[in-house]
Amino acid sequence: MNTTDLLDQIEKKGSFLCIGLDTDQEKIPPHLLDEPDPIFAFNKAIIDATHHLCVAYKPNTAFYEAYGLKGWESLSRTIEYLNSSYPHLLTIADAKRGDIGNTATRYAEAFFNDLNFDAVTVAPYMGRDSVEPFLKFPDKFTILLALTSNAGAFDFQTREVDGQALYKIVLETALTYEHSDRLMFVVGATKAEFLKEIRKIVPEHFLLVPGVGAQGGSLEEVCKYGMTDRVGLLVNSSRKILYASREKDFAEAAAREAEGLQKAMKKELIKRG
Ligand SMILES: O=C(O)c1cc(=O)[nH]c(=O)n1[C@@H]1O[C@H](COP(=O)(O)O)[C@@H](O)[C@H]1O
Repeated sequence: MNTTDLLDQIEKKGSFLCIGLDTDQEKIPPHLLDEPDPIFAFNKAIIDATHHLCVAYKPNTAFYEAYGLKGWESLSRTIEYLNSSYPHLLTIADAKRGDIGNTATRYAEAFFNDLNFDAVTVAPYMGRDSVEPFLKFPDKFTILLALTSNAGAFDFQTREVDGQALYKIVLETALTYEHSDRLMFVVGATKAEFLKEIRKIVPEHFLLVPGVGAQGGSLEEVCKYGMTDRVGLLVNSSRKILYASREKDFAEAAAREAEGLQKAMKKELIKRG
C-alpha cells in the first residue's frame, strides 16, 4: 500500500476513518462466546458491516497478546481476512514497538512479512537505529509516536530540551531518517491545538489521530488544524464504534457509529474543496 492508493480510497469513500479493532472478550456480545474464535467472529462481523465507511483498520496487539497463543491466532485470522477480502484497506498493527536495530529488524519482519500488515506503530525513544529497520520496507508505513492522546504525554513529550518541545525534536529528527517518506506520525485528537505547530514541521506527512470518540477529541478541531491539500489525516476511533451495542445488532450499531463519523468527514473533505 502506498500514499496514492490510500488517497484514492479516501476520495472514493469520502472518509479518512480508521477503525480500531481493540477487541476485548469481556465487552463483546455474549452470544459470540460460543464461537470457536469469538474475537475473530466479532472482528469479521464488524469489518463486514463497516468496510465501506473506513479506509483503515488498526488492531491494537495488546488486546490479542493478552490471550496468549489463542489471541495471536485471532490477530492472524483477522489480518488474513482483511488482506484476502478487502485488500485495498490499510492495515495497521498498533504494537508501539521500539528496540535496538538488530531486534527492531525482527519486529519489522514479524509485522510486515509474517503477518503482512501495511503499517506498524513505533515508539521513537530509542532513536534512529531503532526506527530505520522498519523504514527499509517499501510500500509499508512506520507510524511514529509524536504527541500522544493521553495525560502522560505531558511528562516528556511537551518538555523543552534546548528550548524546543521534545515532540518537535522527534518530528524534525525523524525527517532526517533514511526513507522518511515512509513515515506517518501519531498525534492525539485530544491535542488538536498542537496540530498547527506540527504542520509547520511535517506539512505533507499523514498523521494517525486517535482519541476521537471515547477520549473526547473533536474531529472538527483536528481537521481545522491538521488537514492538508492531500488530506494527511487518518482519524481513529475504537471503543465508541466496537461497543455501540452488546446485543445481536452489534455490527449494525457499529456501522451506524462509523457512518456518523464518515458523514462528518465527508463534510470536512468538501469544505477543503
Ligand atoms: O498509537 C495509537 O493508536 C494511540 C496513540 C495515542 O496517542 N492514543 C491512543 O489512544 N492510541 C490508541 O488508539 C486507540 C484509541 O481507542 P479509543 O479511545 O477506544 O478510540 C487505542 O488502541 C490506543 O492504544
